[in-house]
Amino acid sequence: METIKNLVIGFGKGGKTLAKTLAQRGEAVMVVEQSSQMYGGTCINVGCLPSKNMIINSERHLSFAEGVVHQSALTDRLRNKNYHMLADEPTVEVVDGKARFMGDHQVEIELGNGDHRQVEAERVFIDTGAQPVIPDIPGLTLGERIITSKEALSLPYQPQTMAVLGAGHIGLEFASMYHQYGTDVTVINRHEHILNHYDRDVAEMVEQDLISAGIHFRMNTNLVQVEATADRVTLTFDNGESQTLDALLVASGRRPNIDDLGLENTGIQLTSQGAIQVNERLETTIPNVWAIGDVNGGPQFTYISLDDFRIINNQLFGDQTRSTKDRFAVPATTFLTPPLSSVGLTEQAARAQGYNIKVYQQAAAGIPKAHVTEETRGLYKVIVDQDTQKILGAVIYAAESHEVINIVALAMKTHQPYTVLRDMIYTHPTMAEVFNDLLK
Ligand SMILES: Cc1cc2nc3c(=O)[nH]c(=O)nc-3n(C[C@H](O)[C@H](O)[C@H](O)COP(=O)(O)OP(=O)(O)OC[C@H]3O[C@@H](n4cnc5c(N)ncnc54)[C@H](O)[C@@H]3O)c2cc1C
Ligand SMILES: NC(=O)c1ccc[n+]([C@@H]2O[C@H](COP(=O)([O-])OP(=O)(O)OC[C@H]3O[C@@H](n4cnc5c(N)ncnc54)[C@H](O)[C@@H]3O)[C@@H](O)[C@H]2O)c1
Repeated sequence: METIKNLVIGFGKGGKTLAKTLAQRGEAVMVVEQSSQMYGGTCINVGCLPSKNMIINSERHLSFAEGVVHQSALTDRLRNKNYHMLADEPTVEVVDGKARFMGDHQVEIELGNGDHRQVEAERVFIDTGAQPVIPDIPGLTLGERIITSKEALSLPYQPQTMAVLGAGHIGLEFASMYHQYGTDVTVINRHEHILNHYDRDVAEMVEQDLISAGIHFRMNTNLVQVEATADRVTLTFDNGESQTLDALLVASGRRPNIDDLGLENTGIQLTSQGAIQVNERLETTIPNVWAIGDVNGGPQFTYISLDDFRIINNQLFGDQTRSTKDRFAVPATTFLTPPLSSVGLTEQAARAQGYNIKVYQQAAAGIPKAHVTEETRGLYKVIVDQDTQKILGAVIYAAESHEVINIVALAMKTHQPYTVLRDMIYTHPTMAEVFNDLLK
C-alpha cells in the first residue's frame, strides 16, 4: 500500500483550494477525481458557472444552441485551468479514479483503465459533493427526455415544451432561463405558492412577475406518474389531469454524495439526513478525517465549500478560532431575471423572534439606475433592529441584487449600524445608491 500525507477525495471548491494551500506549504497531496470532465467540481463544470453563463446569454437573446456553445467553451477553459492549478504543483498528484474507503485512513482507487491503487493517508479530506434526488414516482427514471440540471445545460435540442419538477434554486433558475430561450415552461410545485421561506409580499411579487412573463405553474400539485417515449413525456398529476411535453427537468433537491464511498468500512458516522456527520470544525467521527462542502450536509453553495476550506486551514495552520459557528450573515441569490437575493432574517422571522423592528422598503423603480438599465421590476426591503440600529436582514429583488446584497452582508457581518449604509457616498448611477434614500 502506498502512503501519502494528504488525500483529497473529490475536486470540489473547498478540497481543491485546500490541496493548493497544502502544496504551497510543500506538503504532498493526492487529489482523486472520478471524472476527467469534473476537474474543478460541480460549480465549474455542471453548476453555478455554466448555468449563470446560460442565464446571462438567455437575457442577451442568444439562441439556446448558442447558449450551449458558450457554456461549453467556458467550462472547457475553466476545467483545464483548474486541472493545471493543481497538477502543475510539484507536490500534487491528480489521480483519475473513484475512491472507496477500505478503512478509516485507507482508500482504494479504481482507475479509469480498470487498475486499482491502494493508499493510506495521514489526513483525509472528503469533498465528494452532492447528487440529484430523484423522487420515487412511478415511471420517473432519468433518460433522453427526463433530465437533471446537468443534462439541461448541454441538451443537443431545445425542448419546445418542458416541465420542471421542484421550485427551489435550480427549478426557478432553469424555468426562467429556458423560458427566456423560448421554451414553454411549466413548474410543478407541491405548495400553494413558491418561495415560502421569503416574506409573502416579496414571494408574491416574484411569483407574479414569473407568471406575467409567461411561465406556467401547477401549484398545490403532486406528480404521481410519468410515461416517457423516445421524444415525449406524459405526466399525470394527483388531480387526475395529465400533460404531454418534450422534456421533464427533475429539480427536487440534491443529496450528499456518499454512494459507493465504502463508509461502512470506516467509523465515519452519517447524520439522519445521510450526510457525513461533522462537528463545528468539520471533523468527522474519525480523527484526521474531515468532510468539506455539500457532502457534510451544510448549505449547498460554492462559497460554503470555500468557507469550509477556511475553517480547516485555520484549524490546521492558524489560530484555531474559526468554526461553522462563526457563520453569520451568509447571503444567497436565486439568479432570476431580475435576481432575488437575501441575507439574514425575513420580516416575519424577525417579528416571530420578538425584535423591535423597523422595515425600510422601496420599489426598484425608484432608483435612477433601474431606468438606465430598463429593468424597473422589484423591490428592496431592509429589516432594522430599532433597539440596536443593526440590520437584521434584507431582501433585494432587483437588477444587480446579487452584487448589492454583499454590501448589506458586509455591514451585518461587521456589526455596523444601518446608518453607515444610509450615509455612504456611492458611485452614480448604481443600484447600491438606493440605500441613501431607502434608509432615511
Ligand atoms: C445547476 C446548479 C447550479 C448551482 N448554482 C450555484 C450558484 O449559483 N452559486 C452557488 O454558490 N452554488 C451553486 N450551486 C451549488 C454548488 O455548485 C455546490 O454547492 C458546490 O459546487 C459544492 O462543492 P463541493 O466542494 O461540495 O463539491 P463538488 O464541487 O460537487 O465536487 C465533488 C467532486 O467529487 C467527485 N467525486 C464524487 N465521488 C467521488 C469518489 N468516490 N472518488 C473521486 N471523486 C469523487 C465528483 O465527481 C465531483 O467532481 C449550483 C449547483 C447546481 C447543480
Ligand atoms: N443560485 C444558487 O446559489 C444556486 C443555484 C442552483 C442550485 N443551488 C444549490 O443547489 C441545491 C440543489 O438545488 P435544488 O433546486 O435541486 O434544491 P432546493 O432544495 O433548492 O429545491 C428543491 C425543491 O424541490 C421540491 N421538491 C422536492 N421533492 C419534490 C417532489 N416530489 N415534487 C415536487 N417538488 C419537490 C422542494 O419542495 C423544493 O422546493 C440547492 O440547495 C442550492 O443550495 C444554488
